[in-house]
Amino acid sequence: MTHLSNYGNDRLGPYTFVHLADFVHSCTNLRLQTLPPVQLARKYFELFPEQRDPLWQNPCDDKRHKDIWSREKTCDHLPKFLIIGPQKTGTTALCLFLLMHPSVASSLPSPQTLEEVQFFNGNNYHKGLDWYMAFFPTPPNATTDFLFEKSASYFHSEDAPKRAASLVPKAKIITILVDPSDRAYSWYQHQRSHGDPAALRFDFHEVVTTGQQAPPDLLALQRTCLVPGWYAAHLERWLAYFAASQLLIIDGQQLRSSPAAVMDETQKFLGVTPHYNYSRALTFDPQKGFWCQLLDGGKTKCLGKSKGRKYPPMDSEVARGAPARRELALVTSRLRSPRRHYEPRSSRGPRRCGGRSRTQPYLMAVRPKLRTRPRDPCRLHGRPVSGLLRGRGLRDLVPRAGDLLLAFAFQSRTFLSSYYRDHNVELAKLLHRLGQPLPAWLRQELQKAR
Ligand SMILES: Nc1ncnc2c1ncn2[C@@H]1O[C@H](COP(=O)(O)OS(=O)(=O)O)[C@@H](OP(=O)(O)O)[C@H]1O
Repeated sequence: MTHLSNYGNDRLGPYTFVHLADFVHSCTNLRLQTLPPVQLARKYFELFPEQRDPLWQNPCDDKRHKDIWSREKTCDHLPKFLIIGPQKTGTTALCLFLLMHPSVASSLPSPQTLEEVQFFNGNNYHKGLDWYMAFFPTPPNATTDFLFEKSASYFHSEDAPKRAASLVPKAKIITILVDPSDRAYSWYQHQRSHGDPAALRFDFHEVVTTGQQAPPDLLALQRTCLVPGWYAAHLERWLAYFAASQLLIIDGQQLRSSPAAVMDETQKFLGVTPHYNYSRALTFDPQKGFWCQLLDGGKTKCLGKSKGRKYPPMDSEVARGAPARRELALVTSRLRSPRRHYEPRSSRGPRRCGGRSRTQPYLMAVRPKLRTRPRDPCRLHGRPVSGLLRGRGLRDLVPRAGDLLLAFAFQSRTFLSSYYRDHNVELAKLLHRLGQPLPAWLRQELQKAR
């Protein structure tokens, strides 16, 4: 029993096995029993459950395997580097830019897998090596050409690092990091536009803050919004299998604002030649609002609508649904008794937020508008707050109750900053250990943590 592919389709193994069994049967008193293959496999895995998960190795790493392998097969159909994600950090833009390089090619598109092969992280892994290798073209020059594969959910997968290290131990690994709160929000918007019922039913704030008693689809969405953002923990898992020198961490904000500089760094890291001049090949497209490929004739090739989506910023999301209304009512009640919640720091200085911590994010967000104690905190823009909140839907109230809705929305970012605080501190330590600079968003988050 072996978990390696039967590389040479050799029949010697089964032949030897059958004759060994015959020998044992005829020369001893042992009673041998067998079963049909599937039942036999089940029995085997009952006895050795730890072997249930295969771990594919590179056939070319062992001369004995290579020697018996079919001549048509080649290890050139394996990636030299992987873009592992996480999702919504700019991985597709990085692919587009890399593919402009004459010596770089990616896995082939397939109706089976849509955008990504997703081999190392899920059930596709059980389809085996031949299945995976079939996604890669034959490179014109296997020594200098670079094949790669991008599957953005590898980043947070428990299995992917171990599996990837077993098959392509020398591969380089590229990851992109953006503020995990923005990543979570972008993922939420992605799910909404893909019609995920939970993302359509619940607003972002509800998704990220909901407790364990929530319906399973909401919890599942919450997980996919939040868990990939535990950057340090996921990176440590990759670093357990790949050397730090094999890992490139790209600042997603920089990729977005100065892609040519990032591409120069990436080329250097990969060791790909010739050097490609991205400063000339990329241009900012004001309509798209992102950098795109500059084509002959001055036209641009940008990513499709699903990358760089148009949606309201997290701060201005309109509160929806009953829980949102309840929370908004809470803000209103806090505003009605300002003395309990606004304490003057000095007679002239700005007022500090007081009250219970639950109210703090709201009040902090409202504060810029309420720097001096409002004459009548129950009124906004001359209208009673309570009246604004009753009657018409919250959506209609945006222009009038703007302060409150702003306060409400700020709360998601405040919540996420505090949710990711420890993860971000760990990430800063990790980057420090690797001798890498801290991205601007991480510096800001660390300052908030002080
Ligand atoms: N040049 C360029 N063009 C378009 N989009 C760009 C670019 N650079 C970075 N980004 C950001 O990439 C976000 C999508 O990330 P991914 O490609 O990793 O998403 S996915 O996981 O593959 O779905 C996408 O997120 P959204 O803005 O939420 O759509 C963009 O913010």
